Order: sequence, then structure tokens, then C-alpha cells
Amino acid sequence: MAAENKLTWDSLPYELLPWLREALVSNGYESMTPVQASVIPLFSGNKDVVVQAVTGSGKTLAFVIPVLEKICHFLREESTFKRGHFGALIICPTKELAFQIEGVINNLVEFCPDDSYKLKAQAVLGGVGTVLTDVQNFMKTRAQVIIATPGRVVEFLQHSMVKTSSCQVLILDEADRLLDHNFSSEMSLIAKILPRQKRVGMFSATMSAVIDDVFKLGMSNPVRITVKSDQLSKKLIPSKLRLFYSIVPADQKIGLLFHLLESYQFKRAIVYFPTCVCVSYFYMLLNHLLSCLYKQGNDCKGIRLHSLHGKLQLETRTKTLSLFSGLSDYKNVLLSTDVAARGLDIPDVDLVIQLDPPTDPDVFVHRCGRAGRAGKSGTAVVFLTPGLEENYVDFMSLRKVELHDLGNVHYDPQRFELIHQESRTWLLADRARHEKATKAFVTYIRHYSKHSAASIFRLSALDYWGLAKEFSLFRFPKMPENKFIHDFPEGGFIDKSVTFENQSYSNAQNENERLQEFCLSSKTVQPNDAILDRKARKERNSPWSKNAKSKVNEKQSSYSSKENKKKRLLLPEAELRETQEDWKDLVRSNKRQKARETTNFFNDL
Ligand SMILES: Nc1ncnc2c1ncn2[C@@H]1O[C@H](COP(=O)(O)OP(=O)(O)OP(=O)(O)O)[C@@H](O)[C@H]1O
Repeated sequence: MAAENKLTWDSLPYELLPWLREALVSNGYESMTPVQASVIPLFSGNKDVVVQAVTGSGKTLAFVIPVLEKICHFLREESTFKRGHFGALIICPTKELAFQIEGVINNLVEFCPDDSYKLKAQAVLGGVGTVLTDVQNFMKTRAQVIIATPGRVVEFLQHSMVKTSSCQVLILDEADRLLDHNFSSEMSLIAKILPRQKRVGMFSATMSAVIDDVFKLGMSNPVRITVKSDQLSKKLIPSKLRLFYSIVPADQKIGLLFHLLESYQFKRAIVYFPTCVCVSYFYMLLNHLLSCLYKQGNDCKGIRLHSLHGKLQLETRTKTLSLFSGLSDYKNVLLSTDVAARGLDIPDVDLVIQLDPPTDPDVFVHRCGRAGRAGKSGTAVVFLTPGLEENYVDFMSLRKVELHDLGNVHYDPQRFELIHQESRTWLLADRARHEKATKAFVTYIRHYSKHSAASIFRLSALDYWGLAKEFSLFRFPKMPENKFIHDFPEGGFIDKSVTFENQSYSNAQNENERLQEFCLSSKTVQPNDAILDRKARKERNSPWSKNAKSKVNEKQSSYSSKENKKKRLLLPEAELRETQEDWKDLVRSNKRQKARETTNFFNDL
């Protein structure tokens, strides 16, 4: 943390518990950060607080210190919490963040003298064991501080063995996220379950709409504390974090990404993708490209990729994060969804690259804030495609986030073409890869439709051809958005030289199944011809506008030319089914999405 204007722990208006002071100094926190200096006296002095302070400014300790102090004061008077009772509840949106807060607390409570009281924290997280195991652990450990994600904690608090009446403090870390519509029902329930007499603290780097919600959580006359990086310019971004944008056509994004990763000197970088499938697809593709480029003598030897998203097992996620943040001579690059956008404090992340801006402009601030933390320098770059997306710069400027032009980046266009060629060869080697690319593309389009700044991010203005090249697609999937694609190719085939029937799986079992299915359907397709022919004639004679509305006619729209209809009739059943597969995926993913949105939004990140 910057050394200027040191605010020592002794400058607090009261004396910290001696063991806590020692713990702080031993952990390297020799003085307070501005947010800690502003919050600790008020929150410890029984005021509710709503705190907005830039990313990496030390908000975690600003609530952890008062929480530990309150628990200690209680224990001093009562000597223990009754069985099933706890003293503080800290809620945060992701498991990674919960583990991080638990780590900060554990590092401090180690210094608590054994002969007085044993302080303990317990994480209660969705997707980890069951609520019953959480309760059993809690009864055993008798943890006084619970750190939880919103879904699981409701079940935990409602369990008959868990008593909430001693809870004195409620903390919402990343409060604006916790109070948005995804968690509103859980948060209202929690407010009802917990006792009215408690202190509430809300913390985040962005606090757009939170203030209206404070009363729902039973805050009484809260103090609003805002700590900006520079009080004069009212900057929402840490002072040593440089923000850039680069106007780059979609088909050149991967090339530019490689160029930046090779040419920038960094220790750790995070590259954000919009969806889980995009992360997992580009992780495979980029790893392949890295090895190709390395063989061709390019400067990418020292780059090591990692992938993180909410559909990975928790164990894998934890392992990935520890590999990414551990000691290493490599330039470590984490490809991630927004599961790593908020709160994560990974040492020495000095570069953040966003291939696309996030759907929520507040998340932009959080993503960038993974670099340039605690007074260190950092760089964040966002790619914007030419056209409407260029307006994002002014849009963010109105929100007091200033982006600067990265300027001309000198790269070799031949190299970009080489990257495309390599991607195509890699994709053609396995049918499963193209299927994955297609899924990633579909989820990308779905995600794009969710941008809150709808006037800037319009599906109708997307460069679908460029995007298809970015994803190395040979064929556009069947989607309603195809109506926006100019010169939509017959059957969606972008590259007519690729024969889809000949594209095989590298996995022998999958390939055998495909071939068997193909043979079977080739034999049985004859009797269906008459039916298909009748259907096609009927569809041909009905107006297109009507056709476009129904799912049946969705199938037809990409075969609208006479020639293609013929082609469709000639396709075996398996191939016909495949043309509809993307649509089915889409419907399935929509259903899952709805279900997820009502349960736990963050599992999808
Ligand atoms: N008093 C202090 N002295 C030195 N370093 C500190 C101090 N307080 C916090 N830090 C360090 O600053 C970094 C950022 O802290 P923290 O994660 O709490 O930031 P934050 O404000 O919660 O960020 P975000 O908004 O991204 O969640 C951490 O590495 C932490 O160890």
C-alpha cells in the first residue's frame, strides 16, 4: 500500500485489541488505508455503514476488523456463544471470494491468545457438501463468524439447530451485486430471519442502486462513506490503474490478444470472456495456437494459460486459482468469466484484457480492478468493435471512467492469417471441436443480447461474419438472429469446401456412433422423402413472415432458396437433426438459464 500519509493503527480514536494489532502488523498491514481509517471507527462505534471505495483499496479489512472486535467484546462478557449460535454473518456472491475472506480472517485469528477465547470462521457455500454437513460442522467447530454465499445461507439459517438471535453483525460484500434482482428473494428472507438489533455494513466499489434497499435490511440511519482514488477528480478507478480501449474488428481479436500477451511485460493477466462455453472453447483453441506459434519460433514460450468458470468443479476452480497465483517464472494468463470479476485479490495481476465489455457497466470497473490493486500499477485493455461499440468510451466517461486509446498496435497481418489457418486446421481435425465452437458462438450471441446499454450493443449491428471468423466457424448455427446476417449463405455454410458429412470425431466411440447413425438414417430416409416434400411445398406456399415465427419455419429459413430446399430433402435424417441441434441447444440453455437465474445466478459465471 502506498506509504505516503501513513495512517497508523494508533491513530484510531480507540485502542485496538493488542493481539489484533499484532496480527495486523505481522501480516504486513502496518498502517490503515483511507477506507479503513474512515470505516473502522464508525462501524466499531455502532453505526451502520454503506461503503463505496475503489477496487483494491482494502475494504475487506475495513469490515473484518470491526467484526472480530465485536465478537471478542461479546466473548469477554459472555465467555461463549450458546450452542447453535453465531455472532456475525458475512455474505458475498462467489465461493472464491468467500474462501478469500475466510483466509484473511484465519490469518488474523491465529494471533488470538488461546487462553482467552478461540475465534473461528466457517464458510457455508452452495455446491459444497450439503446443508446438513454445514450444520454438523458448525455444531462441532462452534464458529462465531459465518461466511456464506446467498443461496446456501438461507437453508443454513432456517435449519432448526441454527440459532440466529445472537447475530450482531451482517456484512454484505459486493453489496450492489447481492441486492440486485438475482438475489432479492434470498436477501429479504435473510433480513427477516436475522434479529432486528444488529449492525449492517455494505461494501462495494460500485453502489449504483443500493441506497434504496438499505432499509429493507433493517439498517437504521446508515452512514454513507465514499472513498475515491482521487477526491478532486472523483475517479472511480485506482490512481495507478491505466485503462485503454482498442478498436478492433471481431476477426482480429484473437490475433491482437496474442500480440498483447507476447509483447507486454506482465506477471499475471486475466482475460475475460462472456460465457463458460466461450472460456472452455478458447482455452482449448488458444493452447493449441500457443504450441503452433511456439514451434514456428514465435515469442510465446513463456505464456501459460489457465481457465476458470462456474461450471467447473469447485476443486478444479480452487486448484486453478492456486496455480495461477502461485510462484512461477511464466507469464500466467487466466481465461475467465465474471466469476473472477469481483473481489478476487490475486497478487501481481498487472494486466486485464476484456475481449468484449461486460453486459453491466459496473462489472467493467470490477474486472479492471483485478489489476492495479493496493497502490500497485496495472493496465486494463478492452476491445471494442468498429461502429456502435466505439460509443462505449463516451458512455463510460459519463460514468466517470475514462478510457484512453491504445493507439496503433503494430502487428504482422500475415501472422493473423496464420492464426486463422491454424485454427481452421485444428477445428477440422475433430467434429467435436466445431460443435464446441458452435455452442460458444450461440452463447456469445445470447449474452450479447443482455447488454444493459442496448443502444450501443445491438444484435442487429453485430459483425456476424467477423465473429464467425473469430470463433473459426465453418457454418452459422441456426438462430433467430440469423435474420441480421447480411448475405446469409445457403444453409449457413460459410465455407462451402467443408463437407460436413465427412467431418469425423477424433474420439473413436463417438465416430462409430455417428457413422452407425448416419448409415441407419441413410437407409430410412427414403420413406420420409414424400413427407418432407409435401411439407416443403406447403412451407414454400406460405408467407415468409408467418414462417419466420414458428419453430418449424425456423428450420426452413436457412433453406429458403429452391436449391437448398432440394438439398435439405437429400440430407439424411442425422444431418437434418444436426442442423436443428444448435436451436435445441439454445432452447435447453434458455431453460437452464431461467432456472439458474431463479436459484443461483453466480453458478453460471
Ligand atoms: N492496511 C493495509 N496495508 C497494506 N495492505 C493492505 C491493507 N489493507 C489491505 N491491504 C491489501 O490490499 C489488497 C486489496 O485489499 P482488498 O481485497 O480488501 O480490496 P477491496 O477494496 O476489497 O477490493 P475489491 O473492491 O476488488 O473487492 C489486498 O492484497 C490486501 O492485503
